[in-house]
Amino acid sequence: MRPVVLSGQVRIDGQALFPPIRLELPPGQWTSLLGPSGVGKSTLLRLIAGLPIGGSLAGRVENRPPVALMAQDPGLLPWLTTRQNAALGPRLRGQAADAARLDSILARAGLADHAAKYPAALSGGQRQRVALARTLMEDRPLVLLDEPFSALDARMRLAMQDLAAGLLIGRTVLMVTHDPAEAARLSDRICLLTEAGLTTEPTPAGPPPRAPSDPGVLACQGALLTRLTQEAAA
Ligand SMILES: Nc1ncnc2c1ncn2[C@@H]1O[C@H](COP(=O)(O)OP(=O)(O)OP(=O)(O)O)[C@@H](O)[C@H]1O
Repeated sequence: MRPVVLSGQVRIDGQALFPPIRLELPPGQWTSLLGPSGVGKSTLLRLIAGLPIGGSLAGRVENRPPVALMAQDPGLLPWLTTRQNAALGPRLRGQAADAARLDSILARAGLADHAAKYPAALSGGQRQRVALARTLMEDRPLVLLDEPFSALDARMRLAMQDLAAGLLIGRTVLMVTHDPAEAARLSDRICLLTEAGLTTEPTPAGPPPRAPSDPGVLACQGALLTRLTQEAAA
């Protein structure tokens, strides 16, 4: 498998968001993308997913396989239950969902007791977990996650990170996050996007998911925070 590559420059209202970049997603690896709010991270995700953006890309996306995208907004259909929303992909394709896989993912996402509820009866964190379950049900080679754990409490966040890491082994993953600890725990590769361009940052040793208290994870988290605050001050 060849890496998915996005190269070029994004313009919105005629203004470049950042200098020309080359974002390469090594196959089967988890890449995390950090950077200040509004720099263009979600826009890159949409471009890689092949979706329209508010501006234009002077460049191209190469080697895009079938993709599953979990956007920032859970985007649940209000007239479907948790179980039906999680199985939306197969439903839209006119296929039967793998019931055993669906039950297992819902249980591991802590949603078994909420399977028959509609989105209006769920908390924000529960809705985010339904969106995660729907993405994990898709079983695609390329998985794009936009702040997938942002609405979760600390314990649930770790559990959902472990669930995603386990189910996405062997997939090519790009996760946008504002949480350096999350990036340090989960990533094979960490990229930082700023108005100055794209850089690759050091990653802790050992395979993800790493323990949150792992000294390498803590050091990486600290280094990323320093980089992010330096960039903010620049
Ligand atoms: N549909 C659109 N039309 C016009 N401008 C847009 C559109 N979508 C995004 N933008 C602008 O493009 C820039 C990048 O937005 P984007 O959502 O990619 O940033 P981000 O890095 O993901 O931010 P955050 O971390 O806050 O989610 C922002 O200035 C935003 O206002």
